[in-house]
Amino acid sequence: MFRTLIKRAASQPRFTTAKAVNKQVISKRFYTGEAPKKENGTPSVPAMLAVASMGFAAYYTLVKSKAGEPLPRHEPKQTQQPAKPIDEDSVKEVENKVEVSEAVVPAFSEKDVTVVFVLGGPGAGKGTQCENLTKDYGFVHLSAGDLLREEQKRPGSKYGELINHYIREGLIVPMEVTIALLQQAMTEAIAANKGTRFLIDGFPRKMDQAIKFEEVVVPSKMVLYFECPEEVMLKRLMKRGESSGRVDDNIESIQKRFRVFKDTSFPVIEAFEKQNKVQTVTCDQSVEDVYKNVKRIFDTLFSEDSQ
Ligand SMILES: Nc1ncnc2c1ncn2[C@@H]1O[C@H](COP(=O)(O)OP(=O)(O)OP(=O)(O)O)[C@@H](O)[C@H]1O
Ligand SMILES: O=c1ccn([C@@H]2O[C@H](COP(=O)(O)O)[C@@H](O)[C@H]2O)c(=O)[nH]1
Repeated sequence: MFRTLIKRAASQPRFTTAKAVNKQVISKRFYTGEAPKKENGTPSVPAMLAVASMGFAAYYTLVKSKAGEPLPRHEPKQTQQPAKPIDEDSVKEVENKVEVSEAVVPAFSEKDVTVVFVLGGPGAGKGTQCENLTKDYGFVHLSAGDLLREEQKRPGSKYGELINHYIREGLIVPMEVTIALLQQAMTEAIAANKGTRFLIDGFPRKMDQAIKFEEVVVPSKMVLYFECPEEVMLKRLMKRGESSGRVDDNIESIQKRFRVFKDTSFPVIEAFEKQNKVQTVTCDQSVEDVYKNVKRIFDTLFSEDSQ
């Protein structure tokens, strides 16, 4: 069944936001995000339903696995039932509420918890820059890809095979799995007093993930977008593939990841751009030079005075 979801290898695009169009002088090629094209390989409706139900089951199980842990909840203004362990019915209730657009209370308040989404193409340098930011600004770095890889390797994980397949094919794992892993990691970090400011690296990669995360976990404060020419990213990933051991650092998987980024993930950045939430940094420079630009943004937005 998974084979029906495999998409074809992409041509070699470059991605940019509206704000970054001014930087064409240094650009070799650029894209504005187009609506994703329908392909012959488009999954069938039964396949999509099967994946959606797998995703729901994954979310339920992962949420259930942490039900015993304390979950910091944002107290809503209106009267609310006291927090109770999540069971299947309450998860379904939340799903139904989302469907009919009723108010859903996020797990955390944006007053208490700061989330910065760190986005950019594969190999743009997101992880590298997040490590720097963690040291200098006390953010907790959560890479969605790392969390998925850990879950994939976890002995006894029900989702190991599923995650491995999606990663190898450069496809996006059903959002319920990823959101549950992120929420769990945030909850654990807060409980361990690691901090309440999070860099969520490599997520959201799809519009429905962005909407769902902000509804059920916490609204984001800003998006840090690492803009990078595709040929630069390709070179970096091929080099990283010499030692990373990652199943997707090979030319076939990289091409698929580029395609998914262009068709599915880049429109998410454009949507956040419309909300004036995106700060763009050009990555085709040394790690140090990229970081200088990142620091300028963080010094303005996250210095002690601006808290
Ligand atoms: N500015 C840079 N100049 C040269 N090499 C870089 C730069 N930034 C990162 N790299 C290298 O490129 C590779 C990819 O970087 P990194 O893992 O940070 O990217 P990423 O965006 O997190 O990738 P992915 O989304 O695939 O996880 C790494 O080997 C890293 O050391
Ligand atoms: O939100 C996410 C994040 C990642 N994935 C899958 O993981 C790989 C690798 O991600 P990196 O950010 O490059 O580490 C990605 O290609 C997806 O297959 C995901 O499904 N959802």
